[in-house]
Amino acid sequence: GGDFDWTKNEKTSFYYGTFPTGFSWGVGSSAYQTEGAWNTDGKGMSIWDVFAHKKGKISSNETGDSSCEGYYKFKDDINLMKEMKLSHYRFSVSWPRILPSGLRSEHVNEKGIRYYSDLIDLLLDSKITPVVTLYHWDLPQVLQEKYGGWQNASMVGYFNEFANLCFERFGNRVKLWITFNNPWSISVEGYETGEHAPGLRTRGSGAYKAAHHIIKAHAKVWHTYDMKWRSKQKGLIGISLTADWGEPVDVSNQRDVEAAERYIHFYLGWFATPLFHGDYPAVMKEYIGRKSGQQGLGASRLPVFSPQEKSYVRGTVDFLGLGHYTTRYVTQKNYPSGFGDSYFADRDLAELVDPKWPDPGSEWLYSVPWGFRRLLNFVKAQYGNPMIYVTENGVSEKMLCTDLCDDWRMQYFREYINELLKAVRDGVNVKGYTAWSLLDGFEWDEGFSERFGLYFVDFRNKNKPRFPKASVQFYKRIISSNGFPSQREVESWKRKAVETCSSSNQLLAADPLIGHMEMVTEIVVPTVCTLCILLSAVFFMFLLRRRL
Ligand SMILES: CCCCCCCCCCCCC/C=C/[C@@H](O)[C@H](CO[C@@H]1O[C@H](CO)[C@@H](O)[C@H](O)[C@H]1O)NC(=O)CCCCCCCCCCCCCCCCC
Repeated sequence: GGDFDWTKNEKTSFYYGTFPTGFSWGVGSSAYQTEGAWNTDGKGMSIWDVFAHKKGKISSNETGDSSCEGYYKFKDDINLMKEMKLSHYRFSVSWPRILPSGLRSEHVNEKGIRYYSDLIDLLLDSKITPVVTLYHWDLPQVLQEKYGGWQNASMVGYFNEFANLCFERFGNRVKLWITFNNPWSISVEGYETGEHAPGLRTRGSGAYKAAHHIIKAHAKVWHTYDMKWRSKQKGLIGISLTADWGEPVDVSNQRDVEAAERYIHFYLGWFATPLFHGDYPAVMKEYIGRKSGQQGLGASRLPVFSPQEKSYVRGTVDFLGLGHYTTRYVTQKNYPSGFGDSYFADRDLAELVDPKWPDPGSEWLYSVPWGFRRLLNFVKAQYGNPMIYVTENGVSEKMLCTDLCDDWRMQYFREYINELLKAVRDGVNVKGYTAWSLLDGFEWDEGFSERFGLYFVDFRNKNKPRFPKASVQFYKRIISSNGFPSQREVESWKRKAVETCSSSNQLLAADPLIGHMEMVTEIVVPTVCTLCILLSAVFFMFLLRRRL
């Protein structure tokens, strides 16, 4: 971990203070999760359109076909952002919406281009900076069928063509570009566990291959921008890497410290180390190489960068986008070579959680604010204090939870953003923060069963109305104060936010469908959210059994 100090385990109290002037506050979304309009105006199919339509892949067999109807409602959504006084909005471009077959040479869908162009124009008119992700998981299906998607090196060139088209059409107005969102999930969930599109289970090798092509594709796009567009457009190109923090179970035990370091290198370092230092983390090369040998393979399952490739990928991040949600305790655990090929077994570690950590929504997401500051300081130490934008941070509740007074989210934001402030005071070079997400959306394999939005979306109503949760007011106050000015003020925020959410709750309850839902659950348990917690416990046990 560079000069990262593993023993400096600060879990200090709340810090009152503000962020540097000009700190950027935003919210995020992605195309497949919110746009809907899956087969409208000439859009081609993406791997998520096809995957979600296969029975048994998504919770309750839901799809993102209409989702929040963001394609039609972007003007309303920008009004919500204006009210929050946001400085930036992070969204993604659906590749098949503008290139239906994936290839520029075949057909450019001008209606798709127009949609993003209008969205960008309206954001700029509203003084909101667009932060554009080029790939948030929705590969054109044709490229999956013809070439095997990210398993195939040809994706590097196709992605570059798509990115180049985006620079050509939008680059006069967009100055912050993110090539890939969370390549860890693309690789591991798409090609190792198969829980995400394209749903492949090529254990122990497919994820490494996909990641290798993604890293090269990112670097190629960075070079394209650098050579062709930068001098005219003066923008920046980054990548958004999501990583949990890994804390040693016992910091005085060297094996635990090394296991935690491996956890982070197999998560963040897998992508960040090549892009900052030109090669995979030494520990990945060592562990995967050794295990591949023990499995009788002639070469490591981890691909190798040639010397030319190393210098080509090194230094290709103008800023690092960092997504962060949660933390694990980590300890050493040996997986015998007979266990079989597996990304998870390659790491030789076990993940643990503290049952006292709050866990309001998604099974994998525990609220552990201090891990955020430690991750940020690790990045500073390991990668030479790069410019960072936090591109995702947030928490969910279960679908059935219709309580708009989302105390758990206000608590999460209050504490995580405070840890971010402490990291900025530690000297970590963070320029902006993006709350995930603006709206409840399609949560990938979980369908609509988990809600990450600041705004509640009533998915049962075909107009998909949005209702503010209390956290909208709370986040708004953090933004207008640029942090946490004083104890007296901050302590009043939650109370004030809760005052407004009771009236939103009444509006929502007036919706006949939601009103009915609340009545039913209230007969069974005292409050809707108690049911949510019980359901999540049952679901968690089911998942654990399924995984064992
Ligand atoms: C041989 C040993 C086997 C060990 C197996 C361990 C398996 C662990 C699997 C851990 C999965 C963690 C997945 C987390 C992913 C997130 O980092 C990722 C973040 O991306 C962003 O997420 C937003 C919110 O979801 C999303 O809206 C946004 O678009 C996206 O950019 N999120 C995802 O990829 C979304 C899907 C996650 C679904 C994961 C379901 C796995 C459920 C397993 C839960 C059990 C874990 C309990 C931990 C207990 C540890 C002791």
